[in-house]
Amino acid sequence: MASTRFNQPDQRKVASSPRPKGRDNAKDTLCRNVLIYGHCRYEDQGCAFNHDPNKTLSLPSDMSAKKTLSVDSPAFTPATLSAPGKSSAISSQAVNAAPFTPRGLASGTVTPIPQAETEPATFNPAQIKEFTPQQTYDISTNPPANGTAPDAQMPYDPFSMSSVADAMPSAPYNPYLQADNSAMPSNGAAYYQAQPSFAAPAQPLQYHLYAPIGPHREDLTPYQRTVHDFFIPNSLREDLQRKSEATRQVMPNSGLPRLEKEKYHSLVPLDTNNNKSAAVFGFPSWVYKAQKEDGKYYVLRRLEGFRLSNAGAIGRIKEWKHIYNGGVVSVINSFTTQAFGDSSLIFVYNYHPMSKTLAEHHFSPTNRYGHRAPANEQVLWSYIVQIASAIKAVHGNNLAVRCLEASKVILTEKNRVRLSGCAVLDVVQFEANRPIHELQQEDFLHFGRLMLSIAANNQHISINAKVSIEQLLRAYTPDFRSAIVWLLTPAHVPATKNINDFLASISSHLVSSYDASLHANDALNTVLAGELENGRLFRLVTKLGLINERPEYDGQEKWSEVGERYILKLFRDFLFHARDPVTLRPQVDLGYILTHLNKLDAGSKEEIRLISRDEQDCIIVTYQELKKQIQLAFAELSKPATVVKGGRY
Ligand SMILES: Nc1ncnc2c1ncn2[C@@H]1O[C@H](COP(=O)(O)OP(=O)(O)OP(=O)(O)O)[C@@H](O)[C@H]1O
Repeated sequence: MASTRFNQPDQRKVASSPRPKGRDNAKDTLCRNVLIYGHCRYEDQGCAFNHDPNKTLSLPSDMSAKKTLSVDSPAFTPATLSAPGKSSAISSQAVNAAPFTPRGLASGTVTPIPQAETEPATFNPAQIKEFTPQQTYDISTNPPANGTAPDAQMPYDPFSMSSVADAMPSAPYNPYLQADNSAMPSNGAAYYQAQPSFAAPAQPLQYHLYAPIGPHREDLTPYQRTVHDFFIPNSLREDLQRKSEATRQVMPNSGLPRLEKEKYHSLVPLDTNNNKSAAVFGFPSWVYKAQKEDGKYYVLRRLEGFRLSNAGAIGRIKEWKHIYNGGVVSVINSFTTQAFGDSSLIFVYNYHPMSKTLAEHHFSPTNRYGHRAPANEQVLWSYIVQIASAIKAVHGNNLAVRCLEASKVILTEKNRVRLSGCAVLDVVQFEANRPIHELQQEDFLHFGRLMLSIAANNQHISINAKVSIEQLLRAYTPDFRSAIVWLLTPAHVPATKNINDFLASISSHLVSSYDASLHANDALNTVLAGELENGRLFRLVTKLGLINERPEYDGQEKWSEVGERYILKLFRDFLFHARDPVTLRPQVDLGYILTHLNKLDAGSKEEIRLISRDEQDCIIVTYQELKKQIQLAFAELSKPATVVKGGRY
């Protein structure tokens, strides 16, 4: 079995010793390292200076040359502290020792140690550094004294944290310090100043990991983590897929026209019943999903048999276009058309796939006795908050909703309601020209009746003296009852009711509703973060798929199997064709595949062993090298075609 090792360069360089520059008497000059530290680490590595202090220094006889710096050492008694007139214990020869200039350092960057000319040197060991050749720093033997890293360019390997952790600066990277260098810790100042650009993070972000972002359930033990944790929850996925399917649904033989002038086509009816009542708008209405030529989907509400007598009526749409609220289905446009074989008025709205009206949701029988359980009060509060917010937006624009009916409020997601059918009555009843404040006061009444009908589980509820609201709502809290009573009680003219007063009175429910929506947002963000990782791995698998098993490329018969691409073929087998070592069954563990793909995407320096199918080749390679090969092979595939004789490559 042939074993190959990819990219195993030994990064370490052999430590070199300082060389005296142009000094013939180097051998007679005591090495400054010996003088300061008592020994020189480069003595056996070619340091040309003298390492025997007895040769040059008149040291006391009991002082060993190997003895390290101590307070008793006369060599290290600061001269400034010595009594005037007393001579230094260090010989003048030692003071004149040649200064060490590290090889390779630019002269401008080194502070030269001043040579003593006439006066005895003021010797301060703290000012003099031991000579250290560049790029030979050994972290194990030379721990950084001031918390600085020896080599700021040292690559960071997220998969070998233990070995690299030691090499990281003792002051950890703090992203909050990026903007403000003045906040840097003083002990690490030298290290940070040495960085070419502090704007760049000190270490690569670990993009390859599934970061557990978002709210977590603490009651799950580790073994309960499943493959599903990596993907979008089934219920949400199904919901989104159904919506996507509904959006793309077409009805080839529906017989519905194409609105050439307005550029709408592929109409699909959304009405679930054929009994068209004119109760709400005064005209039978139909709802269709349609696609515009811009590729987007809209809803067309058609009022059958409507004749526009006042051209200004459609102009009311303009004001509705300004309403931008989460509780209102946006009004896009309005026009008349003869395309349906009659004179129809069309309103265009945003399309919310798979919606249901509140009437469909709350008043269609569900159990086998034809009954439906009464609505939960929390759900009703959620509706109240959303509809009140929508009304505030509408009233704030000097408009009125006018059609707050259970069949004209749609549920677009769980407990998420929007007012549909806005603007219709403004156009249809344009000539009635009713005062806006009157219509707004009616909105409160319609709102109250809508909530009461859902709470009492009766779509056609009528309020009469015989049955009080208190009785109807006895299953609900006093808070809820008083909110409904407030909405249903007409204001005594000239006093008027105001949506802001209503919102103030339900403030505690606004807060709960807001909190619930924050939680929902957090949950969706968590899902989104997971999908981000999946998208990344999908791109990687796509590249592998494009390279592996490609029969021919660029005139090469087995392009995908020769050269460096051979290891990609072996990696594909390692990833997808692995077998359980005991049972020899195929390894179908998604966790295994995700782990290796993530390491590959991160370009980890961890090594893996790839074995060919015939077991004749065994290659030890890092994920980093594999990643490089994928990038190279993919770049080769993506290069522009070159035209050759008789064909095109
Ligand atoms: N903007 C919209 N996006 C998606 N679907 C919508 C939209 N507006 C209405 N719908 C859907 O269209 C269908 C028909 O709506 P419509 O308002 O006609 O209700 P309806 O129950 O048929 O009322 P009516 O009896 O008054 O016609 C409903 O299922 C509703 O959910």
